[in-house]
Amino acid sequence: MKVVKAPVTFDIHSVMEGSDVAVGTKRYKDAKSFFAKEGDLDENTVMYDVYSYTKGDAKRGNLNWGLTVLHPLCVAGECNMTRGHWHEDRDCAEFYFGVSGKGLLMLMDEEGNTWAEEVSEGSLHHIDGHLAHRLINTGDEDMKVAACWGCDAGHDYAAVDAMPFGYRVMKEKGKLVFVRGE
Ligand SMILES: O=P(O)(O)OC[C@H]1O[C@](O)(CO)[C@@H](O)[C@@H]1O
Repeated sequence: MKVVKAPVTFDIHSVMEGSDVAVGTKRYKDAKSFFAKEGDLDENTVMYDVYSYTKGDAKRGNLNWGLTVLHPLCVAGECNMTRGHWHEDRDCAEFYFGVSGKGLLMLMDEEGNTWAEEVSEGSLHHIDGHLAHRLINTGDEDMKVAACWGCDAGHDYAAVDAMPFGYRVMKEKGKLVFVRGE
């Protein structure tokens, strides 16, 4: 039997590596529109990186594996977060797995009801396809979250623009404050 090395590695103390791994970087200039207020970060500050690994076409049955690394930053007091989205195909669910750091997985149903699950090392989260989802780093170190989702799920950002998440997560004097509304 032939035994070969795995094409991709994921050292939980580092990131995913391998020739098939793609990386997308979100900088402050591309992220500021989804925070409540403008902050004083340099436009090129890296807010988060998304590593992803997939095989085959974006068709039903194929899977993506991803790793999001959200840096411990605040924008005018608001904790750093991903843009957040529904899946274009609401029948596609997703798993998140807390790797390190701590934060929240904010979830919103199609009526706008918003709540959150605590994310920390070892936490496993099933995200129903009918829920919008956003990661928020509430800690003082990088928050790393692995994810697995269908290649054909797609990202629906327009629906979140039309109906934003019901809360914002702020840090005031080191304490978390949940602010209702946009
Ligand atoms: O595009 P957004 O909403 O910033 O989200 C990035 C997120 O998308 C995913 O790639 C897939 O849902 C996650 O791994 C990651 O946290």
